[in-house]
Amino acid sequence: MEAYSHPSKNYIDPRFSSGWSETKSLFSKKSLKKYLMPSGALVTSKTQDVSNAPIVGDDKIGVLLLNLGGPETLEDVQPFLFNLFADPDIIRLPRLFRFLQKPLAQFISVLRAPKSKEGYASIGGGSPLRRITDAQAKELKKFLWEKNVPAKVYVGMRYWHPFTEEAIEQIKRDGITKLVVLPLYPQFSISTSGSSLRLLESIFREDEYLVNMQHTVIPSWYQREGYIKAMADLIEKELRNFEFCEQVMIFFSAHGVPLAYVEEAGDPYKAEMEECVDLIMEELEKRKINNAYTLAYQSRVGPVEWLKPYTDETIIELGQKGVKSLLAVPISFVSEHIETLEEIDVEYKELALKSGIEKWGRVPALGCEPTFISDLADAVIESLPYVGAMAVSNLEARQSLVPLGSVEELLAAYDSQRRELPAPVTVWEWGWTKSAETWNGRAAMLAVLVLLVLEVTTGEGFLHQWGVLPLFR
Ligand SMILES: C=CC1=C(C)c2cc3[nH]c(cc4nc(cc5[nH]c(cc1n2)c(C)c5CCC(=O)O)C(CCC(=O)O)=C4C)c(C)c3C=C
Ligand SMILES: [Fe+2]
Ligand SMILES: [Fe+2]
Repeated sequence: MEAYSHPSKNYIDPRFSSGWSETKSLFSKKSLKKYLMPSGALVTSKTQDVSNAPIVGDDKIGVLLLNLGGPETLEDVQPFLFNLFADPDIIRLPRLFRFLQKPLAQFISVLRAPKSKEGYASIGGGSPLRRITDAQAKELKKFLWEKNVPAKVYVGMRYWHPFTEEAIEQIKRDGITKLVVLPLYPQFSISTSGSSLRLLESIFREDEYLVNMQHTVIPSWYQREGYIKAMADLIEKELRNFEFCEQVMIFFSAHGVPLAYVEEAGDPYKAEMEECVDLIMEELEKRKINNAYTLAYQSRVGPVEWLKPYTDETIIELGQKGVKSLLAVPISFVSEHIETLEEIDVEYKELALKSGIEKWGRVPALGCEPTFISDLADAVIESLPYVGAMAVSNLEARQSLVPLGSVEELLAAYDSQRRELPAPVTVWEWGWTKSAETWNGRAAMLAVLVLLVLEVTTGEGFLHQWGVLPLFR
């Protein structure tokens, strides 16, 4: 497997950044302003007819927060799940069977809905994600204005309201001229930020206004000092609730992804997660906190292998080894959601207590912690598109947000080493050639439909074998 060369120390990954989406010729000398960048770099903008959006010089600054979205009521659960499973970055079908993506999503979402509904019912009848993300957007806006960047902040969810498309429409209506795209996931994964960016790319590609808007994407930000400090603050605070705080095992529980994402598709998620944990522990050590710690991956579904070690198995092992106090730290996500409120607080806590762990604690998600949001504001300011060596032509900008095309092409473009390979990478090819697809397409379609019917009636078949169906019960 080729290593994914994600330059995680950089805030702006040039592969995600358009720099400028306007040519220099669009700028009059008069509109050049010294502006924002700590380096004193010049920022220019095209004079526009401004209406209600904040203005810096001639610019209207926007920040687009990308997040997953969650069902707000129990009625929303099944259609929310449909949107999730219809995403090829979540359920990856062989190329030949892509036409089944939506029927399969419908099928799986209906199967999964009762279990999911139970979970959402137990946390108050819906996901708190929209409310918390809106509050984060409001706070971010406040910090940006305090730091003299009068920006508008938008929320674009991947699978539920307010959808990314709605946010983009508002951005256009507001006449935003500079946009910073900020996924609310600290670490990059194909299944989260990658999926949202791929959607955004397809929206940008189709739209003349957006092609001409300057934008920068911050692909991941787990390494930022403010985020690390904010996480360390929360851990330090929770540790104090234990009687013998130095004996507490700090248990980082990250959301899992299927192992193949990392090992075959080059997802940088695991590497970023491990580095993130190291950075938090280094920060704690500076504060003379030297507790034992471990990292495990939660929320695995189905028989396919996900990133290991698994949270549930690790909890049992720790209990067997005689660990008595555990502090769970959710680390993939900055809001409370079903997997913190239900999976960690109820299921894993119960498992821990059964496994011999006597004292249990959980660090809250960051939410609107001022150190954290203030740092996000700094990240935005540092990432604002500005004039400089990054100037690119409109043509280049069309390809710049995320690489265009299918998942394979996207991943191939993420991985520079893979692009250099002489032959196309076959990892996700599943052994079908283009001509075979053409010749066998109709026959295969028929066969698949027959198999699908058999699968449903017998409870066994190819979807179970791929680990697709049993996941969602
Ligand atoms: C089956 C594939 C899934 C992958 C891969 C996955 C990755 C992933 N997810 C999050 C964060 C969230 N996931 C949420 C909901 C959710 N995710 C999946 C499946 C996968 N996630 C399902 C089926 C659901 C629906 C809930 C359920 O039925 O269990 C949410 C929203 C939670 C809420 O409160 O609404 C979040 C957040 C991350 C960070 C991640 C990979 C890194
Ligand atoms: Fe998820
Ligand atoms: Fe999940």
